[in-house]
Amino acid sequence: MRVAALIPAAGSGTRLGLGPKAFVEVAGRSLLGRSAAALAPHVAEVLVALPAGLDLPGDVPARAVTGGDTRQASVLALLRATDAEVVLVHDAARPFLPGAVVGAVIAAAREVGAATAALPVADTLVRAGPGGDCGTLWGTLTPREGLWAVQTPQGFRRDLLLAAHGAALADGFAATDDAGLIARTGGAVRLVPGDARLFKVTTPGDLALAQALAPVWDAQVWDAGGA
Ligand SMILES: Nc1ccn([C@@H]2O[C@H](COP(=O)(O)OP(=O)(O)OP(=O)(O)O)[C@@H](O)[C@H]2O)c(=O)n1
Ligand SMILES: C[C@](O)(CO)[C@H](O)COP(=O)(O)O
Repeated sequence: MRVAALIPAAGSGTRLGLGPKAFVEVAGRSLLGRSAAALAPHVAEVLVALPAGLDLPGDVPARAVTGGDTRQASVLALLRATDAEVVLVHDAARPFLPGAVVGAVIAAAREVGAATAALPVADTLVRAGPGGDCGTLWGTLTPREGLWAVQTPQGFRRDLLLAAHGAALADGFAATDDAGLIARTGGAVRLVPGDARLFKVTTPGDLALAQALAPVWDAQVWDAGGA
C-alpha cells in the first residue's frame, strides 16, 4: 500500500507570535523542514499545506497545496491532493520525530485502519473554574488511568479519513485532530506509544525547549526509540 505524508503547515502561529510557525527556524532549520525530512524516508511522497501566498522553502522535498482556515480544512485539502492508500498526518510544529514512531504508526494504520502516536498522561488533571489569572481548581479528573495525550503522526487508510472528514463537513463538526474524526464515525483508532521529544512547538517556552534540544537531536546522540 502506497503511503503519503501529509503535513498541515498553514497555521499562523498566533501563540508563538513569530509569523507563520512552520517557517520558524530552530538551529538553522525550519520546523517544516525538520518534520518533512523525518517523514520522507518512510513514504512515497510528502505533501504540505501552506498559508496562501507562501512557497515551500527550497530545502523541503515536497509538493505544496494551499491550506484552509483551520487545521481540519488544511488536512482535507491535503487528503484531496493524493491518491495514496495510506496517509500519515503530521504537524509541521512537531519537529523532533523519531523514525521508530513513524514505523509503528504506519504498521498500526495498515493493520487497524487508523492509529495515532500518544503518551499516557503522567500529571494530575484538573478542571479550572473562574478566579485569578488561571482560575481556581474546580475539580480533579479521576481516575487518571486510561487518559492519553495525543500527538502526531496519525496514520489512516485514506478512504476512512476522507469519509470521516466528509461526515464532519456535512455536520459542521470541528475536531482538534483527525483521530477524533475517525472515532466520531465509530471507527477504531489504535494508540501507539509516542515520544516525549515529539512535543508540539506552540508557545515561546516550547520554542526555547526546541532550541535547547536541537543540537543534541542533530548530533544523533539519542537513538530513535520511544521515550
Ligand atoms: N489553518 C491551519 C491551522 C493550523 N495548521 C497546522 O496545524 C498544526 C498544528 O496547529 P497549531 O500548533 O495550532 O499551529 P497554529 O495554528 O499555527 O498556531 P496558533 O493556534 O497558535 O495560531 C501546525 O503545523 C499548523 O501549521 C494548518 O495547517 N492550517
Ligand atoms: C493534532 C494535535 O497536535 C494532537 O495533539 C492537536 O490537537 C493540535 O491542536 P492545535 O490547537 O491545532 O495546535
